[in-house]
This record gives sequence, C-alpha cells and structure tokens, in this order.
Amino acid sequence: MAPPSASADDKLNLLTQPSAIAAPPATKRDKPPQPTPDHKTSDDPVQDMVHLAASRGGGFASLRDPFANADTAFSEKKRDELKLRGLLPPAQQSLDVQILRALEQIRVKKTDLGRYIALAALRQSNVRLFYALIMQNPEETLPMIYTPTVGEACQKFSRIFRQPEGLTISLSDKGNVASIIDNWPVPAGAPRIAVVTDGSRILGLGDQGWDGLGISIGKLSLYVAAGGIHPRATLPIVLDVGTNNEDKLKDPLYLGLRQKRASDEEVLPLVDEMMEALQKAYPNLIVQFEDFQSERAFAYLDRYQNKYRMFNDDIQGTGSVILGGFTNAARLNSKASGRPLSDQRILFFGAGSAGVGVAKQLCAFFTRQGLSQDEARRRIWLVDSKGLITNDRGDKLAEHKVYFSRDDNEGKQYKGLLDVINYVKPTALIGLSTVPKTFTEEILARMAELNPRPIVFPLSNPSSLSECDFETAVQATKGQVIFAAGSPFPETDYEGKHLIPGQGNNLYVFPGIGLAGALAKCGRISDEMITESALALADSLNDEEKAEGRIYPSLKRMRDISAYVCARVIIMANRQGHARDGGYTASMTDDELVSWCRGEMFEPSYEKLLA
Ligand SMILES: NC(=O)C1=CN([C@@H]2O[C@H](COP(=O)(O)OP(=O)(O)OC[C@H]3O[C@@H](n4cnc5c(N)ncnc54)[C@H](OP(=O)(O)O)[C@@H]3O)[C@@H](O)[C@H]2O)C=CC1
Ligand SMILES: CC(=O)C(=O)O
Ligand SMILES: [Mg+2]
Repeated sequence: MAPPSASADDKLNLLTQPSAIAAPPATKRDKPPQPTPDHKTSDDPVQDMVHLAASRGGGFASLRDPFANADTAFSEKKRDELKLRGLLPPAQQSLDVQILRALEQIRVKKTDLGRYIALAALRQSNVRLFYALIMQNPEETLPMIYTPTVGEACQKFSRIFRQPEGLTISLSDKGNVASIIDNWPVPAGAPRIAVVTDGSRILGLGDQGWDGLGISIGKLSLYVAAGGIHPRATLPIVLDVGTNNEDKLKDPLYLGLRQKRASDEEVLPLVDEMMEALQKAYPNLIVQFEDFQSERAFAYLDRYQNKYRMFNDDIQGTGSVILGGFTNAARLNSKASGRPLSDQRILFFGAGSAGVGVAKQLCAFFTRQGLSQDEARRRIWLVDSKGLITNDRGDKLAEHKVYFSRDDNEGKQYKGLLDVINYVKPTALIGLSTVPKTFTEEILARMAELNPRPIVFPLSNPSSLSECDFETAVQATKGQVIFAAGSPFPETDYEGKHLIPGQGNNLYVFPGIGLAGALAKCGRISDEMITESALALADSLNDEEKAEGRIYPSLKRMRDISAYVCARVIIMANRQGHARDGGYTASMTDDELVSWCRGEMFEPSYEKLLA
C-alpha cells in the first residue's frame, strides 16, 4: 500500500524492521461480508431528510438548523418545496461562492478571538459551509479554530459562550451520569468519538475549569475536518469538578462550578461512572482523554486503557506525532553528520505527560534500529523544573519520571539548560515545558555547534508559550535547524533559501487513530496501534514535501494523511485481534482499505440537501 500521493518506492528505508504494511497482505475473500449500517460515519441521507421533513412546515426552520441549512444554495425547486421563497435573497449561489463570502466576513475581524467567534457562529448555523471552508483553507483557518487561538478561547470561554455545543458532567451529577448522557440529542448515528477534558491543563495555559470545554470542541472539529467523522457523531465533554483558577472563581461570568477543584479521591468515582455510562450508551464509542493535568492523565490511561476503547491524546497522540516527525528529522540529521541513526541523543526540556509520552514513544525509534529497550531508554535525557532528572538528585521523583532517570551522572547535577546541553551533547532538543523563549539564541547556536543539522522541536502550545519561534531558530543556527513547533509559525527565507517550519502537533494522528477505532469497531486502542500511526505518518511524506525539506506533510493533504494513518492502524488492530467488525476490514487488500477509509469520510457538500 503506497502512502497517499507517494510513489510506490517512496517508503523510508530507515525503518529497519518491516512496517505493518510490509506484512503479509490480508487475504482477499471471494465475497466480503457487508458492513452493518453503523459502520458508516459519513453523511446519512435519511437523517438529512428527517431534518428537512421536520422543517417543511416551518420553512424558516431549515435555515436555522445547521444540518439542514444550505442558505443561498437552495434551488428554486427546494425553495418552493420548503416554503423558503421570500426568506432568501433571489441569488442562488454555490457552496464555493458562499465560502468566498464567509472568508471575507472572517478576514475582516480584527482579532484572533473575533475570527474564532465568527467561525463558531458559522458552525452553529451551517455545518457544511463551516467544514467546507476549513477543508479548503486549512493553513489559514486551522490556527483560528485550533492552536493557538483555541487557547485564548478557552481562557475566555464563559465570556464568549452563546449556545451549548458539548456535554457538561459535573460533580453534582454523581450517581446520575447515565441520565445526563441520555440528554444528549442523538440522531440515528450515535456518537462515535468523544473528547473529554477536566480542564485542568489546557494547552500550556493551566487550569481553565469548565472553560476547557473549548478544547473538546476544537479537537472534534479536527476529527471532522481532518478525519471525516460525521459532525453528528462527535461528542465534546467537560468534566467539571471545580477549578483552582482564582480569576475564574472571581469572574461573575464564569459558567462552571464555583468551587475549588475536588480531590482526586472525590473525582475518581465520577470518572469511573462516566466511562461506564458512555460504554453502555454507545458501545462503539472511542473516548479521547485531553488536557488532563499530567499525573491524572497517566493515572486514567493506566486505569482505562485495557478496559475501554480510549486513548490519551497528550501522552499517546503526541508521542506518535513526534515519533513520526523525528523519524524523518533523524534521517536528515544523521545524513549531515554521518553518525548512525542509533546514535541519536535526545534531550527533553519538560517531563510532564507530553514529555514522558513522547520519550516513551521515541524508544520505539531506537528499538527499530536494533537497540534493546534498555539501550533505547539510555538515548534519552529528561530535564524538569529542577534540572536534569537523575537518581541521586535528592528529591522524590514523580512516578512517570522514574523510568528515564539517569544513573550515569557520576554524582554531578546539572540545572541550567546550557549546562545540560554541554554535558549531554544532544542531537535533538525537544521542548514540552510550557516555558516560553527558553531556547535562546545562545542555546540554539550551541546546538548548531554540536550538530551540522540540529533537531529543535519547541512543542509547547500555544505559540506564546513556544520555547522559541522559527525565525529565531533559523537565524541562530544559520539556516541549518530541523524544526517543528506545536503551533504554526510563518515560513521564512535564509540566504535565498525558502524554509518551511514543521508543525509537530498531534492533529496529524489523533483523527486517524479515532477513525480507525470507529470504523473497525476496535475493542481497544493498543500501544502497537499508536506506534503504527507514527510510522504511517513518517511514511506519508511525498517527494515534493521531501524536496522542500519538510518532516511533516502539508496540512492541505490532511484527509489523505488521516485515511492512510487510519488504514495502517486498522491493519495493526486486525493483526492483534482488536478489530470487531466481523472480518470486514480484514477482508480488504491494503490499498482497498485506504480507499475505503477515505470513502467513509463525511463530505461537507449540499448534494443531499438539494436533491
Ligand atoms: N505539540 C503537541 O502536539 C503537544 C504539545 N503539548 C504541550 O506540551 C506542554 C506541556 O504539557 P504537559 O506535559 O502536559 O505539561 P506539564 O505541566 O505536566 O509538564 C511541564 C513540564 O515542564 C517542566 N518545567 C516547567 N518549568 C520548567 C523550567 N523552568 N525548566 C525546565 N522544566 C520546566 C515541568 O517540571 P516539573 O515536573 O518539575 O513541574 C514539567 O516536567 C504544554 O504547553 C502543551 O500544550 C502537549 C501535548 C501535545
Ligand atoms: C496539542 C495538544 O494536545 C496540547 O497542546 O495539549
Ligand atoms: Mg492536548
């Protein structure tokens, strides 16, 4: 199976072990079993007709239903049929023309938050137009609905709130969570993907309480735009268990519980109840945990990953996307230095859920080069707020840091980042610290002295918290940096060469992972399925992107990338026995599977509304 838009021989030889795709192809059956109706995550004409029929009496109602609304695209015939004549201006315009108008209305807004609010209003009034606009203009619009703007939106979510777009499960609902879930207005296609946060660590912006709901909505918008999940099949959830954010508690407009964050002991039964109730209500639902404070993130992943169909985006999604990008970056770094790939030395600045999640996933990079698990672990150094993490530093380490704690520091402790760099001599510097501008010109220049092509990934979000920006990294390394940041940065030129920054953000993988879980009805999202998503992402660079020096593919191809990631995750799920679709996906060849995943995606067109 060739990666999307890539030539057949485009696979990275770097992967010394055969990837899942190189495994024996699934045997093709004479007659594959037919999918059951709930295989579909794509548009549902029957459901659309229900909406249309419901609105026939009222006419105007169809213009107020985001799923039934085609606005000025309604044909003469439909305008008569739905009693819309006179309610719309005479001009009949296509979706493409509507996109031009919507773009103009968004561009005229003066602030990022203004553009976020305008886009949210569009989503709430015309779902198809919203997603068509995003999909046609991803590079311009994703920063408006996702990082960096979603961070500011979460900080002010109670203030910009207009209408509910997600489910709130709060402490006061304990014992009644099933009935709360029952209140979610589910049409024929039940939710397939839920994103749940407790708002305790939204991007790098700390505790946002109930306002964290904005991140669940933002991630699910990407599930639709990049992963093709039907918008009606998405379920944004916030677990409101209080907040320690004093500003919010004092703000009269704050919409969450006005109390301090409840203790973990008090919250755990509520999370258990939620997982149980979700599973009962929607047996095929995939639950993505998002932006939980690190220790809770690890604890819930440990507690639920072998019991429910869930994964943690910050630990596993980030681990995957960085393994994918690092795989490509290491090739460029090693080619320039001549050192073997297995000789990469990776320094993490930040050892929270994201740092440790990525570090664990990167072990897979080294084991694929033939190193043992223990040798792989030793290629990784972690720095937290107290300096290099070592066994004899004298403080009690949080459990998630212990595995990578060093015992080879010969009693010396290293605190400042430059000291650590001089000691470790890393080939790669990865920032997941939430501390902005910590990769100074001096640090970056030192990385360039140590490496002809240093790998620098300032991954903290949003942009204002990034450890450095692209322009600084390019200048300080004289154009040699191999760069990816968590949030988007502008392209730049250096000595006549055009340079494009990578965006090392889990948005490249979580839509494909979730879609795979939904389409193949996976019983579990295993670690191997996550690793496979990373390898698929690494393989998905096409020749043009390689020539441009990219380590991540263009976001213009986000749906093709998600379909490819999805297919490879499904192949792994089938191999491990996690798919529960009665052999349907296993009956396809690899290429058929990619096409099928792509074909199952929701397309935001008016075709069925105008038929
Ligand atoms: N690009 C992407 O796709 C993703 C990016 N992220 C981003 O990663 C960042 C971190 O997330 P997460 O791991 O959950 O957050 P945490 O707050 O759990 O972790 C932050 C880590 O940075 C360390 N740190 C804080 N200050 C300093 C300092 N001055 N010097 C050195 N280390 C420091 C902390 O140390 P200590 O442990 O001692 O407190 C901690 O280990 C966020 O900005 C988030 O947006 C997260 C997921 C995905
Ligand atoms: C991208 C993401 O998941 C985060 O910054 O938390
Ligand atoms: Mg996150």
